[in-house]
Amino acid sequence: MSNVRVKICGLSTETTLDAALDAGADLVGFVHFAKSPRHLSLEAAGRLAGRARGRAERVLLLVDPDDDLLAAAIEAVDPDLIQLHGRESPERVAFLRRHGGRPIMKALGIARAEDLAALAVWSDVADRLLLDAKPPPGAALPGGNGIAFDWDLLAQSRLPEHTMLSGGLDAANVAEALARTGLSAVDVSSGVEVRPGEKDPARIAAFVTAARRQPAMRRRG
Ligand SMILES: O=C(O)c1ccccc1NCC(=O)[C@H](O)[C@H](O)COP(=O)(O)O
Repeated sequence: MSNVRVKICGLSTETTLDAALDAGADLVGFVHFAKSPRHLSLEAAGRLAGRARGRAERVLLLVDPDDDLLAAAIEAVDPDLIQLHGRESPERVAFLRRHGGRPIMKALGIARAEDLAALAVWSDVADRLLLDAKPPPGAALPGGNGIAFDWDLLAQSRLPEHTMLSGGLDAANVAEALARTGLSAVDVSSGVEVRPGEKDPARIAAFVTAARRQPAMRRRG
């Protein structure tokens, strides 16, 4: 049995949430960011999170939340984990973790080897790290753009435990991504969609199967 952990992000319907849960996803993600095609109101995210309770870790994705939004989001959604996908500083991440009382997964944009230099700082303030491609110039979204970064940047680096790989993954490339990075946790959004915001149950199942087809030996994650 493979030990690869899989997160399906940007779920927005009961049907696709159930597809992720039935496929055995370890984490399911709900996006609360108005500019996103995957945006859910806190009420809708709360309904889906309730449906997933006990079956997977429920992740609420926020972008640069203020204190009031964090409090309202935790109250309405009761997530197991908050994913911060904005420009939050390490100090802000530490503050939100302390005040929210929930574990934090901090998303970091990676484009060059230098971007990995600060990982130790981030791992001191966040419970988990998510490595993603930097958004292209002018992109409307800070994540969920379906773009991969150069996985070989990670091959020689020491990565904190609980580091998850994301950015441009799909059923066709996830095996190679896992092998080249040595990580054992992956996150996908665009790669299991038919169009932005519309997840496909068959692609979700295929992604989970492809990620788990890997041998169990992993470096970390
Ligand atoms: O999905 C969004 O619309 C989104 C909006 C704002 C911030 C982050 C967002 N998504 C993050 C993710 O879905 C993933 O964690 C990651 O970026 C991988 O996405 P993809 O390359 O589409 O698989």
